[in-house]
Amino acid sequence: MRARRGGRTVLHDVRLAVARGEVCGLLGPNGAGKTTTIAAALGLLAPDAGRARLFGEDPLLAADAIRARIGLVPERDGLAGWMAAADYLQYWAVLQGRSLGAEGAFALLAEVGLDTAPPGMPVARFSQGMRRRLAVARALVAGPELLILDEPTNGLDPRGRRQLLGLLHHLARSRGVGVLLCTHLLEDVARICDRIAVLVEGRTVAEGALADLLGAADGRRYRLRLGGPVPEGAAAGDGGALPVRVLHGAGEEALVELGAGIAPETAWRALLFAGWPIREVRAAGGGLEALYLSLTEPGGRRGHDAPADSDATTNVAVPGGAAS
Ligand SMILES: Nc1ncnc2c1ncn2[C@@H]1O[C@H](COP(=O)(O)OP(=O)(O)OP(=O)(O)O)[C@@H](O)[C@H]1O
Repeated sequence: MRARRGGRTVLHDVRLAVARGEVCGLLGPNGAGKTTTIAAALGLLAPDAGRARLFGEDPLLAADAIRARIGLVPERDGLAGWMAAADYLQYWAVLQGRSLGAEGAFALLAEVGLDTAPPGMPVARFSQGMRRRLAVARALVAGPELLILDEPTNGLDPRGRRQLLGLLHHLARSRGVGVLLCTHLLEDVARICDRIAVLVEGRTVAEGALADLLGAADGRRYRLRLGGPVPEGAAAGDGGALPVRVLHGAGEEALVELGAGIAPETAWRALLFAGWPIREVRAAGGGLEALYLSLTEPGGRRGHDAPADSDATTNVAVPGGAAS
């Protein structure tokens, strides 16, 4: 979909799919359009072109029905600090036009690991980790099919983060709920996401199974430096008839992944034949951080950034006479 905010287009081409039972990470630099994407998915913003589909419906036309099937965990939790957790969940259920009962509230608290907290303790005395779990429990009150979480592990210590991520993964698998995790924390993504979508300046530059996108683990991902722009039609994710999948192409650099069973030399010859002005081929290092940096910094210039742990690259010879 495409959408405008403040008089300018902020979502140009966003593609994102979350299936039941899977955890999908929505990644991208500040201002990339993650929050706007979610607003459009919830029917809070009308796209100018294309459309969002949730559960097969248009959120603009069926906003109430769709929101009833979604549990949202915003970055700022807005919990009622003066209430005990079980009372708060029941109160929240009433606001949603539902009835939860004390038993239902305790069952939810147990599901998110808050059943050991003293029953009458006001939420204001909860730790950050406990608050986040309660916010997840609140999102579960309506029995959602999709959970959307905005930076849920911000401010948590390593153990709290680990526990919350474990909970989200468990909810996806045990309840079959789809989980959309908006985050900047690649470690979190690597730990629990099945799929990722990376947004850059309002465009999805990569979307797919994490394992596929990290194909470099078996030496299949390469960074190409070109003597001109990436040829037309070689859009991200669509290599067409080429022997590679173009993960990212911008300016004079492209990140490609070899097709199954294709030898690198064969791929480079085919690309040269297709008019790609290849100057240099480098084996891209593995790891999510390397992938993220490649996708979000098109020119590959990192200024004075610290090097990514797994971003080692190796020069590879371009086949006979190609690197002119
Ligand atoms: N209400 C608004 N009016 C004008 N511009 C807006 C509005 N909301 C968002 N934008 C702009 O839209 C772009 C995308 O913003 P958005 O908040 O969706 O990004 P984000 O990826 O969620 O960023 P962050 O990671 O910093 O939260 C930004 O350039 C932002 O300045």
